[in-house]
Amino acid sequence: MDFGLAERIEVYREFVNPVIAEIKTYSPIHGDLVRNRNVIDILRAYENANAVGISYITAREFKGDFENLKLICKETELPVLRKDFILSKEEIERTASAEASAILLIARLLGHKTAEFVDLAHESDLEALVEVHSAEDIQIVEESKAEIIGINNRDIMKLEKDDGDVSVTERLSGLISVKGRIVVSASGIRTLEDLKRALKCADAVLIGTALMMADDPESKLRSFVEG
Ligand SMILES: O=C(O)c1ccccc1NCC(=O)[C@H](O)[C@H](O)COP(=O)(O)O
Repeated sequence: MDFGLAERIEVYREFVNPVIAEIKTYSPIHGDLVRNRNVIDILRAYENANAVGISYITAREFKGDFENLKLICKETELPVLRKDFILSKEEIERTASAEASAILLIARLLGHKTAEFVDLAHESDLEALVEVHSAEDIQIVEESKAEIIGINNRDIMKLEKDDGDVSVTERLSGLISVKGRIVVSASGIRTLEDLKRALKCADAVLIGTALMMADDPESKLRSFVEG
């Protein structure tokens, strides 16, 4: 792989709508999202539709499987983001050993340790996507060297029992004062209209459920990327 996630987003956004496509096993609201499909077939659909990167959730609350993360990383040239509730240096190293490109770090969970965890990720050659959901989180991420700021439109502590609304991205993106960070709007993006609203104030979007629930994930993703 030549480029990392941040760099690919920078390049893609000149030409198409940059979408990080998530291979999501389970939704606390919708249940099983894989429906007996092969995750590599889903990966190929996302590659064919020009995803800017791939996201995979390993967290057990979302029925993730670390072996699938390893398989996805082995099978694709696209940058892969691991999403989980990371609380230790060991989990950062484990993510790097799976050959992921980027790791999710959650400002609200890590608090004042966020900057240290970003540095640990960089020492393991991982890009850090630090997730924010409030003005306090933005202060925390701005004190770190995270190259990517992920605005979660849902409150992750509610484990997707809330709907998620792009208005969160609209509100929080205006509070980011440091320059040179890539901003990703994540969660609750269901329609092209949601995506277009998000991309007015973010550089990329991350979509899971809407793609996984589609009968044809490749054409669904293409409709977002080219819309
Ligand atoms: O975002 C988090 O903090 C998180 C951490 C660990 C597991 C899952 C987490 N969030 C859920 C997601 O990542 C969503 O699946 C993703 O943003 C896509 O959202 P949607 O398009 O609404 O499925």
